[in-house]
Amino acid sequence: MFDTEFLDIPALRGVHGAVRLPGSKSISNRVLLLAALCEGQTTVHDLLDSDDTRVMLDALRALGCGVQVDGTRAVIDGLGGRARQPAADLFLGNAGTAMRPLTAALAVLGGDYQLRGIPRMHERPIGDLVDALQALGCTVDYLGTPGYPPLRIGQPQLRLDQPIAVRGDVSSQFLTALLLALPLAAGQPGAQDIVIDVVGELISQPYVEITLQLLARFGVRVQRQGWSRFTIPSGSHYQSPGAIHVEADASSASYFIAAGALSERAEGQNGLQIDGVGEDSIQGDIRFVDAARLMGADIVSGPNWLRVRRGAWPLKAIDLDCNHIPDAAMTLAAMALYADGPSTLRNIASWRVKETDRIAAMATELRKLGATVEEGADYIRITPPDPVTGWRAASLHTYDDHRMAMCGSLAAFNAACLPVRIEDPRCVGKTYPDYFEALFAVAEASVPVPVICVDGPTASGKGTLASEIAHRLGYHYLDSGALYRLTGLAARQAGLEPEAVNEAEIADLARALPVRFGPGRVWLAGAEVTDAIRTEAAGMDASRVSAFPSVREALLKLQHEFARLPGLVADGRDMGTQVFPFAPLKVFLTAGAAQRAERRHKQLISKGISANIASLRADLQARDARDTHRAASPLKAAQDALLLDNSQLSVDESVEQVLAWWQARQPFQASA
Ligand SMILES: Nc1ncnc2c1ncn2[C@@H]1O[C@H](COP(=O)(O)OP(=O)(O)O)[C@@H](O)[C@H]1O
Ligand SMILES: Nc1ccn([C@H]2C[C@H](O)[C@@H](COP(=O)(O)OP(=O)(O)O)O2)c(=O)n1
Repeated sequence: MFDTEFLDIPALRGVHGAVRLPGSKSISNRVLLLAALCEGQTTVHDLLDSDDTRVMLDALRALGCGVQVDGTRAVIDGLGGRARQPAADLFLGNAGTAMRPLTAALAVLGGDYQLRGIPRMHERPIGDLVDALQALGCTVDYLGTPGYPPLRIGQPQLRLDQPIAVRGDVSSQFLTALLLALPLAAGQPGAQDIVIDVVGELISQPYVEITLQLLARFGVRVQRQGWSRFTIPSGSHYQSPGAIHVEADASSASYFIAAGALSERAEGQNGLQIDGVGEDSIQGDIRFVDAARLMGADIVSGPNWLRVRRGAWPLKAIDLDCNHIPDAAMTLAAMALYADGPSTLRNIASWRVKETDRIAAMATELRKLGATVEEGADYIRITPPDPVTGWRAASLHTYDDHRMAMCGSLAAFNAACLPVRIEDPRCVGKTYPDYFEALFAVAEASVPVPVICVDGPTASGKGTLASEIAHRLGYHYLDSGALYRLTGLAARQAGLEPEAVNEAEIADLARALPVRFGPGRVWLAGAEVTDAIRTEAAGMDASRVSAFPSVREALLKLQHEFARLPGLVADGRDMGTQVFPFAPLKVFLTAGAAQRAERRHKQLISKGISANIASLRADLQARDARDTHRAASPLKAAQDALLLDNSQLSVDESVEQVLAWWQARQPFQASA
């Protein structure tokens, strides 16, 4: 997951290959609650691992439920219709799929519970659900603003003989919450059938359909008359199905369906394969497939998979009632940027009460990209920018809304080849923590992947600076010196002195270096050598093998392979001069020999390696001399490099300076 302040996505040409989607949020949280309420143990497979599911799992633990999670598999010991903890204070983040059903379930069970969330959660209405619960005898009080969380729940005196009325035109989650909670009462001795009447037109019906299907899996068969009356038969009670699989998230699929439809068609490529969900999904958002087809996407489907590629181009503008796909419809708004005229998405009032006011947010951000946008209480109309001259490089605000971030990434497919900046990319953690990683794994850039080069002499702080810049930008990091150190070590292990007579054999070793990198660690032929390559002797060997032209040539391809989306920071001696000559930013880092010897001394001592400053200084000057005067790619500043002497600068000051240089070269307009 990217937890950077922002993530810059270079312009993308297309996506190809295959992507496997994470589990559905809506199904995951419903299944978790049902598994907690039922009798018996349930093993949940392919569970989504995200902020919203973590919040639900924590709440279930707080209620005394046995919960064991191992990656995407969870084993839940059901409470058998009783709360084991009669009192609890539950923090539910911004997860509507936890707040609403837990409120209803706990209100029906009774106890002393407080339910809270982040500030935005306290702005998301819950009054219609609370009204319905109070009317049937539950004790639910507002702890802050009436109509909104936080809430306090007490003991109920249930009256279930009259039909229960609940509004269906603000959020279908209120009805879902009652449908999940009331079977707990239907099983009590003497209970009658429980009837729920929906007041107003029910929005987002497909989500209610998911609820009904999952209730059936847990042994409760609700009868429905149209979408206005639901009856829970007396005697209903929850029974674990034993094991249950969560489908991949159809809403998450929408971003990849869109990306497939936006991809340039290339010879020999057969579009993007999306695994985990197919057109026969029980999730309502799968109907996004139809909407994407209307816009021109070429989509085929099989059991649990979809395959997408560009069909009509430009995409066809649409005028669509999106009530049935409220979440995925946001993706249509992003696709509308590539249409042949204005597109109108209607009946989307629910967008206004989601993670943010999504109509307002979408209008503001799409305008930044160059679109003309009209918004109404329940619709949005998007006129795309001119495909070549109308686009602007924008820094997109994401409002702590995962879908704003994922939709924003689709702006990178613009034909103007402009990058897009996604602010606070971490917000995708709500439903799809690895979204950007998944996108980058299948995406191809339409411009060279950006590279920042940091070259300079030993102990000038290149590694420290380059890895921190990489961390701050979410870029990959190449420590090219490590490759020479690894080559030197591989040569020693093969019994080869780093001498000119062995150059050809050492170059062969370098060409097929069996190396693997992990965060802060490195392996050679399966053995960890993280510390072994850091000794001064290994540095000296590296310096010697690095003077051989055929070794340098052999390592070139490996170094180029590090330039992957979304970008790279590379440190070494010849990053700017030889390896990445077209890099948009090159920094030549220096510091006085005294400072460098002192820094290296401290660094070695802190690792428990004994060292002597005077000999370190002599060594590093000898290494400088060799690296600078060798014939092959000597250490020198590229002509277009910016010089940074950090003798008197702290690490932070150096980092801020380089980031400022980088930012000054970006085309993004300041965020509103
Ligand atoms: N600007 C700086 N000020 C003070 N110490 C620094 C600075 N930059 C790096 N260092 C320290 O110097 C040591 C050597 O830095 P390193 O990044 O390993 O250098 P290089 O990769 O150039 O050999 C590290 O312990 C690091 O913390
Ligand atoms: N791009 C590079 C990187 C390192 N080298 C050589 C020269 C250096 O003395 C050795 C070791 O590099 P490394 O960056 O690990 O060395 P320091 O950490 O700066 O001491 O490799 C090179 O020739 N070209």
